Amino acid sequence: MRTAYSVETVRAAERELMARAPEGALMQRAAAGLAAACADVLGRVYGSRVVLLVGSGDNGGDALYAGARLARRGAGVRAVLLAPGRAHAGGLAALRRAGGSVVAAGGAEACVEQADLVVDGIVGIGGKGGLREEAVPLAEAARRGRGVVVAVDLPSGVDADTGEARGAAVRADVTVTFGAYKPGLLIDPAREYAGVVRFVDIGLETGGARTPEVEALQHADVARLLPVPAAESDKYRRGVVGVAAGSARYPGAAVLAVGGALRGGAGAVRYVGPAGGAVLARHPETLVSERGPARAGRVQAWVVGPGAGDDAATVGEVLAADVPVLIDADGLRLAGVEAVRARGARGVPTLMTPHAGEAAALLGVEREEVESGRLAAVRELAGRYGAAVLLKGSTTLVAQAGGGGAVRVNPTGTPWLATAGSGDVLSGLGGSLLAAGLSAVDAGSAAAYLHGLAGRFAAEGAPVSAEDVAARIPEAWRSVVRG
Ligand SMILES: NC(=O)C1=CN([C@@H]2O[C@H](COP(=O)(O)OP(=O)(O)OC[C@H]3O[C@@H](n4cnc5c(N)ncnc54)[C@H](OP(=O)(O)O)[C@@H]3O)[C@@H](O)[C@H]2O)[C@@H](O)CC1
Ligand SMILES: [K+]
Repeated sequence: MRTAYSVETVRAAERELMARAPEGALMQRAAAGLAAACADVLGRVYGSRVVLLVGSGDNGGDALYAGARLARRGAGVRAVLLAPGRAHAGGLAALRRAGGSVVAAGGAEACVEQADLVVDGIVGIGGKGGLREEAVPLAEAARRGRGVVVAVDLPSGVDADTGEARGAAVRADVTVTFGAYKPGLLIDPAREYAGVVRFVDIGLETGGARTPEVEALQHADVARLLPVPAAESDKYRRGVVGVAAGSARYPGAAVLAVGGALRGGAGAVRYVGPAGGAVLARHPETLVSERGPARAGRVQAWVVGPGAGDDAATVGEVLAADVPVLIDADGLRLAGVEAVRARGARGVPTLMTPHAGEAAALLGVEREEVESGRLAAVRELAGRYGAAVLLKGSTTLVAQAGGGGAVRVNPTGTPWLATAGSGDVLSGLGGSLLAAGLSAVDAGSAAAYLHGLAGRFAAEGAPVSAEDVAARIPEAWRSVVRG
């Protein structure tokens, strides 16, 4: 599990460690790790041109000490001080002793553009808001320039805690982060600014009683969650997932949701709805029922909503059932807050799976607001509905019912997954995992992980269809289980 902690938690852990460690030790550990990462990126340090963008805080201090280390190895290092009177004094002295120099911020763009390496030490976890005016031309020069951009701790201008990037921010190729991941390094839009994230251990203790703000499952975590059929399992013991989806107008949504469900580990898939013919033609193993959800026969979980149009009665019937339910697409619009909350009060899990537009409609805000503040939006929805919520996107988030605790972020997504019907496949897959007995958060995050991986396998740099993604789920599953 990869965990990310809020700035407040990182600061608390930092204070604890500082009380025990020798003065300045943490910054030296950070600078050593940063310099090593920069050397890796450069390949050859001797003779390289390095420019440091240095702000007023310790983030700039890290950059200056790392710059001193590179200068001692023969790099030509120049520091651009954005707040000349307030740059880290010890770091600046170390850089000068090592032969580095200082250039004025005004007119430093050309120097930034020509550097082999630009180190962004403008601001770190002490930052508020986007880049300030004086830093913007330098960030732009770094982006235009020929060199690699390495951000110190996080790209300057993004919000460490929320993943928001409301103003201008540095676009890094690599971010070297210290002590703990910050949520902004894992959640879009900020994550996109971070590039490849490298972690440097400085001895910070974040485990124990400290709750991560965000956590990302890795292969081994997902492998532990996936159901394994026992020798005596029959199809009913492995769980039956019901899919109430599709309409005369949108039969395809039903076909795709059933396709996802068939590959999610449930023993059987029961389909109810007007698209039975289309479902059977594509997936003859489906148990198709002519009756509504309440009379279709036993299931261990329901998926409701993909392509459902305005069929509120079916959604109502499914929500009344005392088994886990995954609500997607049209179902989200048709499921009343009270009906969903009542399920929570009865102790039955519900997982809602909106994309940003659907989440915005449910929250009564603009889509952009959800997209720019994804963490807050997913927590808010999970709080309002008392249900687990999976917010789809390039960094899919899963919040537990109520919205508290650590939010899961999915690390396997690919932009190619933003294709018609891909969400229907995900809903079927998630429902199948619910039927197999996973909790709502585990089913949602394992489904997102497998779906993202399947999308990557299917895409390999080219566009994919939702069917392609569904077809590669078994390969994703094998890859996870085999590690
Ligand atoms: N955690 C750890 O264990 C360790 C942490 N370490 C390092 O320390 C970093 C945190 O250092 P920090 O606390 O000095 O804050 P930091 O981010 O440098 O900026 C502070 C100053 O910037 C300013 N400012 C604010 N917003 C701004 C903006 N948008 N654009 C421009 N400037 C802005 C604001 O000053 P103001 O001008 O508002 O008075 C504020 O005082 C951390 O990220 C890591 O790199 C490591 O050394 C090892 C151990
Ligand atoms: K930075």
